[in-house]
Amino acid sequence: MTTHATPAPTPAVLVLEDGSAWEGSAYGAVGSTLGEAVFSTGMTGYQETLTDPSYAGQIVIQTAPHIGNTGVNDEDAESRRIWVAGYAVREAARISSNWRSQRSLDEELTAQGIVGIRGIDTRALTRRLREVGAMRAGIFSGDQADRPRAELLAEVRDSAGMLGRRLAEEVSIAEEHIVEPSEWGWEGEPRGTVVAVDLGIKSMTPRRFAERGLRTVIVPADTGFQRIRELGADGVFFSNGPGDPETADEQVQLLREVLRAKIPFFGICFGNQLLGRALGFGTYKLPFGHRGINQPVLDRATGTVEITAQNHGFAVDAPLDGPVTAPQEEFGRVEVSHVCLNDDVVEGLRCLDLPAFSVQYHPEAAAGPHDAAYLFDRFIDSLPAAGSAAATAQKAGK
Ligand SMILES: NC(=O)CC[C@H](N)C(=O)O
Repeated sequence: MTTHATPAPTPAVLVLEDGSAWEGSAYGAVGSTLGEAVFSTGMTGYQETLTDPSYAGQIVIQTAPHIGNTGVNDEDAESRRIWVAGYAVREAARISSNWRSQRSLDEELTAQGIVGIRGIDTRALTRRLREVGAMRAGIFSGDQADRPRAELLAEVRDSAGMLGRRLAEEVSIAEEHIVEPSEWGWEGEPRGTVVAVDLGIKSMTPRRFAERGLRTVIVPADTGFQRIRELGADGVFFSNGPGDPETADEQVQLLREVLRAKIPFFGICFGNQLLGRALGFGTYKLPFGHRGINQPVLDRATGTVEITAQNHGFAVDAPLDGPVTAPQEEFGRVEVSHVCLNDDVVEGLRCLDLPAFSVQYHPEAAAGPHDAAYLFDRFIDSLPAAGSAAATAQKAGK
């Protein structure tokens, strides 16, 4: 157990674009930051949330009232850094107590320059976001908190909203990177290669492929179809990612080429929105989005309810009563495979004439329940090469 001396509180204020101001103390780095205020209802998994690239450009408000209790370690990060634009909590733990903890969350936020605020009424703030919808916000601490409120509000109102924001390229890797199945305990020959287009990928996703024997080549967001061919993709995956899916035109074109070539496709979250767009559907912004690890989703094929991890502010506009012919008719029929039980938002798409499907939620489950892990098996079953390799492995008695 590590105890940390309580620093004298430094004043901080969170200002919402509706003019409300929420006073608390600085948490993490001292300074100022701007972003879209969103709330997450995850009771655990703050380290995974902070390092999920899909949160780039957002100030995350945790509804769980105690944050930081188990500290931070070097194993649970979902990417190379913290991506949230800012962080707001009710009570920040003064003590990190966990056998895996290597440092406190406060120290980590400070080291990574993340401006946060603690000691605000996150319940009231969340209720306001639910009523008004996601809003632009700023956190100002130290000297910044002393500036006239009208000036802070003007800065918030001048900042960019999430609508029309293009962020995937900013979080994507610059160089290709391979994750081998042997890194995650797979003992046989790889069952195939999946090319994963990194729009903000979480590290648990290639691990889920690796655990099932798939080799993952993670490629930058601006990769072209020719390169995917060269890499010998048995399947293509589009990851989760930040920003407005309406801005990702190049990736939509790339996905259309993948679909035309009939390469098996699987998409998660942003990847689901891009499959929707490739098929000719629109996307739209939800009032305040779905973020947390306790969101109920119906699998319409089986009637099974899954409790899922989610983090999205946009959704696909596709008809629930399907199957229908895709607006891009060349791709044949498609159906909404999954829906959110809270509000009927589209949570999954399945092509009936192509080997392509996607979900709006997070089956990689980091953090979150593992109910939807079957989707990784479904993808692998759709790869012709993997199917035959699996049969060979079975014959060999593995
Ligand atoms: N996690 C994600 O992939 C989020 C997708 C998109 N940026 C949204 O907010 O809806």
